[in-house]
Amino acid sequence: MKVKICGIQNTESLQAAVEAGADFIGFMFADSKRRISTEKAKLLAAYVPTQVQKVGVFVNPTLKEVLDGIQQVGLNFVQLHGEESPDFCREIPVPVIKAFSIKNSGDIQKASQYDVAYYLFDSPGGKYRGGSGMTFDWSLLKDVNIPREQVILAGGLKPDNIQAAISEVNPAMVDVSSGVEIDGMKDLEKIQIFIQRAKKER
Ligand SMILES: O=C(O)c1ccccc1N[C@@H]1O[C@H](COP(=O)(O)O)[C@@H](O)[C@H]1O
Repeated sequence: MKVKICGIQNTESLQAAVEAGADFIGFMFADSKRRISTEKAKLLAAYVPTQVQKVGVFVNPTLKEVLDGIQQVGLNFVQLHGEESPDFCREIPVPVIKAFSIKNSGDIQKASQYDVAYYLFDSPGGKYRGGSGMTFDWSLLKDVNIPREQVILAGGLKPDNIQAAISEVNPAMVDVSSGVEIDGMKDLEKIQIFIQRAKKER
């Protein structure tokens, strides 16, 4: 099971994620309480070992913003949480993770219009376009027509529900932000427990 820890803002949480075995780490460039500047992401990126993939998370960015992130931070993946089109995704020169907000089964069908590296299924956003800490009805994913090797489950995952989530959905990767935080700050112990439980499951 691959694990992505998203919304990394400092070296302590980055180190905790890497040491606990995170496969992907995410930097928020979109409007979010976890947003960091390109300069800050560049500084943090210097501490990321090569086997850990650096993901830049955006919402309806311009192509220039994405290309700047790739060039300056050395992003390995770009994660898109807005209404980015299939054509826009094809223009991005690194593998794309396209996020889909799942309210009903129709939302899942939208994924088949895209040809991307990973399909991330998330809850409908709250104030922002993700990172709400809310789960959605995982049973909606039972009819998903995407190879499981390309499925990422996100939205409200936490140490207490990660094992149930994996056994119901069987994704290739799980992605978490809020569920490993206390009072809006990444909690090093929660990161460790989350990764340990996710990796034990499969
Ligand atoms: O984390 C954010 O603040 C955020 C803001 C805008 C778009 C995406 C965001 N994060 C992504 O949202 C999901 C779920 O997060 P959570 O675990 O429910 O907090 C995840 O993919 C984050 O990468």
